[in-house]
Amino acid sequence: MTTPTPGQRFRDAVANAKPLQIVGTINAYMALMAEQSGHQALYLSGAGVANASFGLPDLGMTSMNDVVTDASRITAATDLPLLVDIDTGWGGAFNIARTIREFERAGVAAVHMEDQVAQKRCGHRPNKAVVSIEEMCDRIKAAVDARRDDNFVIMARTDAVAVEGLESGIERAQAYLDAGADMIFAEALTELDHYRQFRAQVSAPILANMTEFGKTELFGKEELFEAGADMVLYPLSAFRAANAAALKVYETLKLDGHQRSQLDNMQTRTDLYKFLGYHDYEQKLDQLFADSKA
Ligand SMILES: C[C@](O)(C(=O)O)[C@H](CC(=O)O)C(=O)O
Ligand SMILES: [Mg+2]
Repeated sequence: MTTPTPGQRFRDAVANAKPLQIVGTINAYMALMAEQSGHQALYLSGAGVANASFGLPDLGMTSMNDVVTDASRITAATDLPLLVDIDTGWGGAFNIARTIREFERAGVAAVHMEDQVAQKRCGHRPNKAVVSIEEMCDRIKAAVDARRDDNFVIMARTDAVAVEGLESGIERAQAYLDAGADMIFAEALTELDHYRQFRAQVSAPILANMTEFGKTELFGKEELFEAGADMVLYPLSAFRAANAAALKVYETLKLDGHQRSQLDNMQTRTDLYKFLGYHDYEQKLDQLFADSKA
């Protein structure tokens, strides 16, 4: 039996979980924690790479190489299928083809590419602009044509609902599927019923983005599944929580001159090591060099 490719594993996870929760992991260590908490699929956020790795806003300032580097660190640390945010694909047809090959080579399972203009914005901010349906379909064709594994997932994200309305978003989703996309990311919907309408008119798996402090209410996974979402994304939830905890530590150190009040909010050394399998590594080292010590 051949081992399933990352893309196949992502497709299987979507088919088996009802719905599949896809959790954001800003780095390899977070991926280990998510995996060992029982999650079945991981996400690398474009905003996350910009914010966490570069201290930049999510405004299309990071490059393909920046994101593929962070993605490959995660795929090296875990076997879970990884969905990666490739923004607008970083250029024209040949750039997009290169993007797909690089992410496939990095062991990524799925990518989502959006229909915003190259000067993109966060999906939940005002003043977004989208390219024409035709231009987005060309992006998708270039991506699909470039993949080596037919199971590598090309997910089309439409930002059009916030710009042109629900009907346009659904029409675009249909066109993107006709152009070869495998799944649809319906961005920044404001009503649960909008997922129902996507579901009724779009015959492919649909992703709902439960990013916090955005345009979409934080619906539960059951109600989203009932409304027709096959995947639920939590792109930056753990990152936001970790940031708030870290800020508290910096402020406390400055104010109190010690961190004792913050210990309860910290992961212990024991827990840190647990997710790393630290002791297994240590034992291996002891075994390897037992002879030289004797
Ligand atoms: C999903 C997203 O594209 C991301 O980069 O994580 C963002 C999330 C966010 O900014 O909250 C988006 O929805 O545009
Ligand atoms: Mg993004």
